[in-house]
Amino acid sequence: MLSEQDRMKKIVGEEAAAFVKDGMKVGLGSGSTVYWMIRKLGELVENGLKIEGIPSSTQTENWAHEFGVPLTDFSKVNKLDITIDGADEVDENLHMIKGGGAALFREKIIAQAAKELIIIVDASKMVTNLGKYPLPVEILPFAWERTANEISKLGCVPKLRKKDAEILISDNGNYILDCPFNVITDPTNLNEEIKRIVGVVETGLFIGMATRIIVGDGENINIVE
Ligand SMILES: O=C[C@H](O)[C@H](O)[C@H](O)COP(=O)(O)O
Repeated sequence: MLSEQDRMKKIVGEEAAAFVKDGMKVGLGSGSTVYWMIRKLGELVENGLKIEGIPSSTQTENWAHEFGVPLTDFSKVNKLDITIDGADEVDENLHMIKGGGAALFREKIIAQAAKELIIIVDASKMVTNLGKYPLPVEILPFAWERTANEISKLGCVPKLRKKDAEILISDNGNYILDCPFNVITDPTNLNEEIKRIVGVVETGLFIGMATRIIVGDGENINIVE
């Protein structure tokens, strides 16, 4: 029996899979909502849909193998037709915070490579201002304390992400800082300021990238464009 939130994730995940058409190259995002989308794509592939995906995390790669979604990579493909991904927060301008699952760097690459970026969320993630969710920032392990200190000057106390008491290492061999800004009034500027700091690999702010948000809200699905 699925919880109400998981039921919503399943509904929006399956809805998004319907945007994937024969012959498409598909960016596969990461996270528990994307899981349902990949599962559905697996069913569609079994019924004859011909697609190739590029995964944004080892977890997603494993799910693609599990559900039979064929994969490719950027040595063979330069442009993606569509990328489908989850998010941690989405504001009214469709700017987003992502990276709750530490996959933000590869997610940003498949987002930028895609003609269309569809985001699947439940209604609780739609916000007026970004920032309640601590902003994930991927940084190099070298001098991470200094990098964290530089980010703190922008108005937060960064926390090094850990998993089971060990420092979490991203799929790219880097660290993740969770940066609680509380309210981000100018996400475009904040993104640029953080990216100027040497040691920062990428931020979880996705500015002006999403083209369509599929929002699950109770019995309804709303599409925001
Ligand atoms: O790094 C992880 C990603 O940005 C996820 O897409 C995001 O955290 C949303 O994940 P979920 O669907 O599990 O809430």
